[in-house]
Amino acid sequence: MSKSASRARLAEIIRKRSFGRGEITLASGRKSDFYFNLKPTMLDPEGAALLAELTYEALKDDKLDFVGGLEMGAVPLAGAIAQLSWLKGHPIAAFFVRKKPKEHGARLAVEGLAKGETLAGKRIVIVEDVTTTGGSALKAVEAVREAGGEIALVFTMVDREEGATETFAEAGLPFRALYKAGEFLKG
Ligand SMILES: O=P(O)(O)OC[C@H]1O[C@H](OP(=O)(O)OP(=O)(O)O)[C@H](O)[C@@H]1O
Ligand SMILES: O=C(O)c1cc(=O)[nH]c(=O)[nH]1
Repeated sequence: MSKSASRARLAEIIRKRSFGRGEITLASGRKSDFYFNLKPTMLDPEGAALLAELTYEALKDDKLDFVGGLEMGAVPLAGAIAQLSWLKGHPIAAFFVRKKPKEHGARLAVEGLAKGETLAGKRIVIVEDVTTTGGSALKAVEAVREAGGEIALVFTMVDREEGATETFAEAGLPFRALYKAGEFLKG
C-alpha cells in the first residue's frame, strides 16, 4: 500500500473506532465537545500495523535509540514501533514513563530498561496518542531528561491544535503530528 493509501485507511479506522462527539473533560481539566480515544485503534490489528508503519517511516531518518512516552497512550504505540523497527533492521528500543512510580516492586518511573541499561546519552523520541496542551508529553520529556536522555523530537498521532505546538516551541523541542484533529472535525 502507498503511504497516502495507508494514511487514508488509518484515518478511516480512527474515525470509526476512536472519534466521538459529546461533552467530555480532558486530562488538562478543560471541557470539549469531541474526543479521540485512540486505544481501540492502537489495539486493532490493522490500526496497530498502520500506526507503526506510518510512524516508523516518519521517524526512521532521525537516528533514534529509543521511543517512549507517558503511560497509557504511549505504551501500545512504542511497543508497535519497536517491533516494526526490529523487522526493518533498524532497532529502536521502547520504554514508557509511569504517571506515578509503583509503590512496590522495583518502584521505577521509567519502565522497559533492563538492569544496566540507561537512557543517558541516548537519542529519544517521545510519542503520544493525542496531544491537547502537550502537558502529558512534557512530563515524559522531564523524566527522560532527568535520566540523562536527549529528546530529538515529540511525535503525536493526533494533535488537537489546542496548545501543544506552543508548549513544545517554548521547550525548544521539534514537534510533529501524523494527523490534526481538524481532519476529523469536517463533515
Ligand atoms: O496534551 P495533554 O493536554 O496532556 O492531553 C493529552 C493526554 O491526555 C490523554 O491521556 P489521559 O491522561 O487521558 O490518560 P491515559 O493515556 O492514561 O488514558 C492522552 O493519552 C494524552 O496523554
Ligand atoms: O486532552 C485530553 O485529555 C484528550 C483529548 C482527546 O481527544 N483524547 C484523549 O485521549 N485525551
